[in-house]
Amino acid sequence: MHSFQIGILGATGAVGQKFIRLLQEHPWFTIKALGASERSSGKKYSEAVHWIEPIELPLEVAEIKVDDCDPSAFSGVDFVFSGLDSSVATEIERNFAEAGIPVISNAKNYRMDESVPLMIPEVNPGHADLIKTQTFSSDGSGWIVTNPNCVSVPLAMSLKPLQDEFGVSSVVVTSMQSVSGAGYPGVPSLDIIANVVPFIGGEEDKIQTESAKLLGTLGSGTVDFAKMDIQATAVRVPTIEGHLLSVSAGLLDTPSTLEDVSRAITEWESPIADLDLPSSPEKPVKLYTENRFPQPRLHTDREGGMQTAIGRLRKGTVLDIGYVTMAHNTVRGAAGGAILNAELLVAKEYIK
Ligand SMILES: NC(=O)C1=CN([C@@H]2O[C@H](COP(=O)(O)OP(=O)(O)OC[C@H]3O[C@@H](n4cnc5c(N)ncnc54)[C@H](OP(=O)(O)O)[C@@H]3O)[C@@H](O)[C@H]2O)C=CC1
Ligand SMILES: N[C@@H](CC(=O)OP(=O)(O)O)C(=O)O
Repeated sequence: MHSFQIGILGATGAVGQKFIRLLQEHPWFTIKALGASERSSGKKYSEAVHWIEPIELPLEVAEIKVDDCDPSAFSGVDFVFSGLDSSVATEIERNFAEAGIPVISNAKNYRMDESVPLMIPEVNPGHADLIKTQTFSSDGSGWIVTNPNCVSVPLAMSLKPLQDEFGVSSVVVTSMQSVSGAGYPGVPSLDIIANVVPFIGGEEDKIQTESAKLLGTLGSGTVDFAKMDIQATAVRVPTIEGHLLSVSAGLLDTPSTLEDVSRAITEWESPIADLDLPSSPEKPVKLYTENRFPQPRLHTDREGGMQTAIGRLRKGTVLDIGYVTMAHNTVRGAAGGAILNAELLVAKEYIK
């Protein structure tokens, strides 16, 4: 039985709160320390946080005193999760890694760093070995692992079975991103109610580069990015949870029938299936055949928000195939993805 004491950086934010909710009754990880800005430090968590999760704030967490995000306040934890604002994550996460405290981060800052794994356990678990190339701490005890942007997650998860079976040459994707992706209080209500905003700053670049890294292969100490052209358009829509993507993909080996593509998706086996990780969905990718599925309101919470949905699979007219895909942005695309990364790193004995 594994047992680890953990800390959360950015614990008062929208993602920090999701970490707290998902870690309630986690069989391996117990919350011991919480960090946030100087606005919150010194206060009890219940006084510092504007709680937005639809469950009672857990009593044992409510009483924890929030600290500055300084490694000295986190001695004794085995590792930290980070849901830090990106304006401060670079320095704080580096300080923790340099102090010998592993950081499992949800922030974008280190995702494209050559030595940092950008990981979805079902897509590229082997990239964890990049940890060995990191030099944050002299004895290798401190390192950083990241999870991707909340759109890159369903995109890479849905492309993986296609890449394995046919190879993927090109992708055109348009995201329909829920408002929770912008955190709290997020997008002004007058911008988003009964409206659509066709721009999310910095998002398209992240989707394009992160997906190529996720689907790349680990060569000798670095990741060779997948050679596929990806064009993304990021759009904010008035849903609450769940980012839905419209995808068109060009394949290297043209499948003879659409059934071949369906089969590649439904018969795809996750490389971590046999590890039985606590947050691992039984079925990481589900293909819906009903034309009106998947929908954010109906399907984002499936398998605890950890399942990626695919639907509307059809033959393409410009590229080979078209489909939609969707994942829970603050669970699979944020805190839940980071927790699954941590579980994989326990299984691989990077955390012990
Ligand atoms: N929302 C989402 O769906 C997703 C978010 N992300 C990423 O996760 C991170 C957090 O996002 P989100 O939770 O929405 O953001 P929030 O703004 O809700 O929370 C930010 C957190 O960072 C803390 N913080 C801010 N400044 C400092 C500082 N100077 N020192 C220490 N802590 C500080 C805040 O503490 P305090 O309360 O004290 O100000 C708060 O805990 C971001 O990097 C975001 O890009 C990633 C994927 C999805
Ligand atoms: N930009 C995403 C959320 C986010 O914070 O992404 P990232 O982790 O890549 O910064 C959204 O608005 O839906």
